[in-house]
Amino acid sequence: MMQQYFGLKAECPDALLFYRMGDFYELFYEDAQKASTLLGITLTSRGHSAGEPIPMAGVPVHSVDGYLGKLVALGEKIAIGEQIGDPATSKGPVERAIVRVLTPGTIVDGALLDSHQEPLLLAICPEGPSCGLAWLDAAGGRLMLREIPQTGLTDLLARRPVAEIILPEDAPLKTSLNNKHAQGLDKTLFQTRRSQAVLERYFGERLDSFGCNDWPLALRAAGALLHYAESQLRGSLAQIQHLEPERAEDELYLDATAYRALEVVESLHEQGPTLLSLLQKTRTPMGNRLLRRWLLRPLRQGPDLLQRQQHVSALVAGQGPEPLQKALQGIADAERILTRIALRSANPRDLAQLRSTLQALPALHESLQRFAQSPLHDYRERIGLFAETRLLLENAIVDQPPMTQRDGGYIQTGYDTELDRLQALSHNLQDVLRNLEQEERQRTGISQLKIQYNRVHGFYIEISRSYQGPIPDDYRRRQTTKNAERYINDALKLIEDQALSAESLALSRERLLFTTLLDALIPEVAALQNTMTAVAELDVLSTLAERAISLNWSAPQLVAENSLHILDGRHPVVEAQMGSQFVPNDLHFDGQQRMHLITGPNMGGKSTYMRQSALIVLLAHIGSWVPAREAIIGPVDQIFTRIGAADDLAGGRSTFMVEMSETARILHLATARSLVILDEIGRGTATYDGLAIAWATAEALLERGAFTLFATHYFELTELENPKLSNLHLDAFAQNDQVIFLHRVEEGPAAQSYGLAVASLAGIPEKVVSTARVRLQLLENSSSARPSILPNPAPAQNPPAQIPLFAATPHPALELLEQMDPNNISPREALAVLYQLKELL
Ligand SMILES: Nc1ncnc2c1ncn2[C@@H]1O[C@H](COP(=O)(O)OP(=O)(O)OP(=O)(O)O)[C@@H](O)[C@H]1O
Repeated sequence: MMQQYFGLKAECPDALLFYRMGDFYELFYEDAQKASTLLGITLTSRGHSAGEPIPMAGVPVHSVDGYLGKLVALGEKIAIGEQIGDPATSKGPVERAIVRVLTPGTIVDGALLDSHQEPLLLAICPEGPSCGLAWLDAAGGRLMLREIPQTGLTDLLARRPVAEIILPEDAPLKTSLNNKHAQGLDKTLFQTRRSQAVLERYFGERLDSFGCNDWPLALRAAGALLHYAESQLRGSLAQIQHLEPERAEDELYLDATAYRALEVVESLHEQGPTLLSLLQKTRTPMGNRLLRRWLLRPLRQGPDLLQRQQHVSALVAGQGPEPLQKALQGIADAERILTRIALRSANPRDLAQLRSTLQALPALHESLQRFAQSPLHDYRERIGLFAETRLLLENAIVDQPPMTQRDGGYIQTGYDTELDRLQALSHNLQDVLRNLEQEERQRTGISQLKIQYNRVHGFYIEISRSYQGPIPDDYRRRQTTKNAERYINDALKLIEDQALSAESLALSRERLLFTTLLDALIPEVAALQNTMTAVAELDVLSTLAERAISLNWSAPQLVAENSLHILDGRHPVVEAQMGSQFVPNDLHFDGQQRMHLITGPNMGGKSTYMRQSALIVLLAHIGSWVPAREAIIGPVDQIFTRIGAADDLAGGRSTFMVEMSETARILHLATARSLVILDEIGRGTATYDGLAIAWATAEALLERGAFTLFATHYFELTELENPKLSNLHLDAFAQNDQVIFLHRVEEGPAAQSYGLAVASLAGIPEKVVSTARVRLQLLENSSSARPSILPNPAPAQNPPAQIPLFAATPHPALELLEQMDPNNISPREALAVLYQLKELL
């Protein structure tokens, strides 16, 4: 047996080998040690080798999925070694083979995947300064291609994390990638000839129709990817029907930093709300995943985006999207079920879910009827009804089939006469046994006698211990229990043999019927997949329509001029939390107006205002309506953000370093069509360095012409003069030592900073705040001595850099001085006042 084990292990040395032993999967040697640590299962031993015990850990077959899921989530590769020979005819150990290898990037099993997860396998084919990329979503049946400069790889990986990466073993990139999921493969797999052969096998003539012939590196990556995935899944990836090239010029680009800062799919705080969580009202798992994909790959202006927007508008009109959403309700995760059907790994419950999905399609068709006048009506053509397939599944599969085929019971009675006959034989068994029981009781006179059956011991005649009389001669003891003896005799043995053979015949008959059923479904997979793609799109479109209505959004106008006008814009996520108290604000950019410098108190709403502008633009580019009274949006190519300070200690970069690299990226990449959001740049270093950097950055962006929102606490910047720049501020006022934030965006620079008031609001001890107040006054008094970095010296009429709220309130020492009258004071009192003044200072 160990020889056989080592043979299998040699086939996949880098995987944990789950070796089937009866009702268990067992792992040996290092695999056992590793699994025991990772899964928290007992490490024991089985047998000896060279006098040493062989370390072993095992898990029961019936609960293997939970363990596999855990290991795959930890990034482990697992090989399943199953018994494939017949134990009855085998000499020595039953023949075993590796039936599949599970890797984090190729999982398709329903039990191992959360419906919202979309693990990706990425193949990279680098050459010169470029690299070709191919991503596989094995469970969803999608293969995406792209070619990019190698320098863009890190950002792309941050934007779209992957579960597994393959690349040629000799690629220097492997080291620089420093990714624990990356593994080098035989470089010849990535050669044009080999990968071309794989692609032709999959797509034949159709290969030319996908529009990626100008991407030789991406095609090479795709060929290697399919080859690798086939070897893991031990079969052809019949679920892959086409290649999806992702053209950079079609998409609105946001880098990973922008996605994080804008909290699009992940919150900066654990469990915090995101744009995705606000939108997540989809009815199907497929729609849910597609919505996420749309958010992560917004489109630039063009026919596809326009069409999405028209669809959403059509759904908002009239009765709204509710009837359609209701019709989507019964639809299961059919996309993934179809993959399992294509790979022949579907289980009976998968087919029942496909059946209920097909049963829901006529109602969906019906609910599209009312859109006869709109382009949405095309979805009626894209969604097939598959009446025959539905009928087949209705006839073949029982209402509530078990998850696995192991114990049978999933094929409907009446579907196959031979199966019915075999099942009748085992079902009639109850009657046969009852009759035999009666006969035996009469024959032996033992009234307590019972005939029963269990899985382990088979059939038996049970006689309770309370019976003390003689046992018939033909009874042979089978088992002793606490309260009874169990026997068998020839008559019962005959029934057992017949029953067991009928049962096992019925089981194999069911298995055969199931396989035939899969055979009949496989040719339908491609058409069904197309239908499910359309269903997922409808789900997202109707969700966007529902959100537009419920959240009172409006349709953005996409225009060709380079401009951006937002009237009464709101931050969708902040508004959802605070409701009607949210103060809407306008934003205007056009040919003339390219940059707004935003000043105002801390907590005034600067970040919120800037983020909402970016989110509105992003939403418009997935086809959604937007949280504004009106929005007119010209072509945008990229959105950049430099918001907040985040250390990258693990990456060895300080707060300031992160801030500067992000700013550098923006300065390299932003164009006149980009939207740039800069929140307090330069803040992380010495005041004048920071101010100088902020100043130069603002000038560079003005020159570039990018639409820029630039929030700053450097009031000096408001003196920057440029016809393309205007100053905005967020308003606040002071009342009884309290700051009241109005959250309203006004023209011109802010007059006051209120920094100390906010510090006090935040709970900085009053003593510290009053020390700060005095220090501030000293600074301001000496501010005339500050070195000017401005090209022209600051004109005298400009306000001082910081006018604190409490500058108006005199210092307590001054108050005391004011109250005392020197003409009316004794020398002794004067001395006391002097001490008091000293104390107050
Ligand atoms: N338009 C608005 N209407 C209502 N409340 C708002 C609005 N904008 C912001 N707020 C509230 O004010 C808080 C602070 O806003 P924000 O973080 O945008 O301020 P800020 O000016 O960027 O502050 P800082 O300079 O300290 O970073 C938000 O958490 C939100 O609760």
